[in-house]
Amino acid sequence: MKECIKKNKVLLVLTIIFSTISSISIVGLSLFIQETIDVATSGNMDGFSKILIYSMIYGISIGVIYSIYDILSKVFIRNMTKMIRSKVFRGIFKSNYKDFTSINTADYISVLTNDIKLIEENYINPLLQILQYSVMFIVTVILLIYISPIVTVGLFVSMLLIFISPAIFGKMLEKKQLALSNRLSIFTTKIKDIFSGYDVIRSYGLKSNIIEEFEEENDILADTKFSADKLFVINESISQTLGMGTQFVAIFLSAYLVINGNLTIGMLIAIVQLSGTLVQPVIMIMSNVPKISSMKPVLERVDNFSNYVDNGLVGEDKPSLNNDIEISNLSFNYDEGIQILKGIDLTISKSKKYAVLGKSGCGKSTLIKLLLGYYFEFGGDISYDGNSIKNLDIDELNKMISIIHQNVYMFDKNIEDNICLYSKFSNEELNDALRLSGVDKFINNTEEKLNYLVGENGCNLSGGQRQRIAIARALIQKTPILVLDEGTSAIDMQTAYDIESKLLDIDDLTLITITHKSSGDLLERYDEIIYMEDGYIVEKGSYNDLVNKKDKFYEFYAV
Ligand SMILES: Nc1ncnc2c1ncn2[C@@H]1O[C@H](COP(=O)(O)OP(=O)(O)OP(=O)(O)O)[C@@H](O)[C@H]1O
Repeated sequence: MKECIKKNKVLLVLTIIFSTISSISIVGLSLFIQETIDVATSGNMDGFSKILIYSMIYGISIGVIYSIYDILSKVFIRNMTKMIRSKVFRGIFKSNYKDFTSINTADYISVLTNDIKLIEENYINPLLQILQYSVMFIVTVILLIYISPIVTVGLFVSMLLIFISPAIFGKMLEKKQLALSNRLSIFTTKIKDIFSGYDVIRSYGLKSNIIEEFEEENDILADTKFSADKLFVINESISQTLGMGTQFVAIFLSAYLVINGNLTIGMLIAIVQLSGTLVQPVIMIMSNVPKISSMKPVLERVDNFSNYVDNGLVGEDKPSLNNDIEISNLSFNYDEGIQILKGIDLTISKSKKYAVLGKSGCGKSTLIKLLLGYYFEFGGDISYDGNSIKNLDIDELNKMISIIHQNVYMFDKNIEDNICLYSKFSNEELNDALRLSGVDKFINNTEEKLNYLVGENGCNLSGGQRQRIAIARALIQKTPILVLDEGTSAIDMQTAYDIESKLLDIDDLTLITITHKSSGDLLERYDEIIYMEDGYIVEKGSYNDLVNKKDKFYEFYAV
């Protein structure tokens, strides 16, 4: 936050300057009022004409200055919110895989939308108002002392009461604001979950349950917001009431001094006017201070996202695969959970083909995630060409490995964009990827071909078509390593067979396939079958060797 303010300091200074001028001008109005009334009561027609013209010029000037201040403050708010949002977003994207996935994505959405709105309403706006009203307060005090020091003292004494309210409500407001921010986050999570599960909701007839659940959450959110608003209103009402009391003191004290002949009628009117520009700033400041301090936890949350520090794998060496990936005595568990991988030893040699098989949950995908550097708290080591993964730049490593998952994410763009992903490729490269992945088989069914819009997360495509696009997306990058994590599971047997077969034909590709359904003649073409059970590699070797051995893999595969 401080950094954002620093970067906008010129704009902030300009905003403060115009805010100061407009505050002084507003307070200065009381002098014109005093002069007009004194001129009127003395019957001075000449003076009246002059003051009329000056007042008009003064009024127009105040209007212009206030508009400039208003625009500058809006530009400041725009720059600040844009910068904070950008810092949060970049911070989120700096996260390592483990940290990123440990937070619900709805929380990210909430911080980028709800929390930024809260900051605008309850931090930046009040801060600007405090600056503006502080100037107004100081100028008013100077003028009041100039007109009547006695009334000034009276006003200050009666104003002391106004400070009671924020002292009482400050902490309570802080708690309410945090509760609101948390509730907004929960609400966003809920809605995101509901919309993501739309298919399940429809097919299981859950609409009424979901509406009920939504209404419950909606009620809680509305009540939490109302509860915070209520406290703000109480705080403001108390301050306003006490402020009115102060203005009464100003009127009666000045009236008393007029009767005694110590003040003119013009001065009385000016004091009444000034008591407004004295009390109003105090009330505004007093009601804004709790708003600002109540934002402390929200600002901390935003700062935590913005200033994310990666405590995972932060090596800087550029990875390579000229020889092999060496996995030695690798063990791993998620958080405090049970051991998922138990002393894995494995060598993956450049350009060779590996098929990983094993019962569901035995740790196949976890092994791949560790190879990709997604998690860092593991036992043993993984090295690429002899360099430990702990020394490697993980972003660079990820660029070296393409992975095709069972569930493919599609951007809401056309097929070509989903394959090329922000890069340019030649027609030849694109056609090769289309052919190898089998995308060419279905794009001709539509008029738009590669321009066909896939819809939100590929909803205009079948599961198999999405997977073929994912395969084309991976192949076009020509990364030296390709991981197929059940990446053809939704494709018909023949097409899946053809794709896997074509991948096995690419000589310089290191291929790791996690599979449940590859046929024997495909498995025969892999250099090594890795069979896992309960976090261990229990058998590895060529398909024929393992089948002939008639042991664990054979039993698993025969079933
Ligand atoms: N992020 C996670 N946090 C906690 N536990 C996890 C996480 N991901 C996976 N697991 C657990 O780790 C174990 C191994 O999961 P993994 O996905 O590696 O299995 P798999 O062999 O690939 O299974 P499948 O063939 O069903 O895809 C499972 O018990 C799973 O519940």
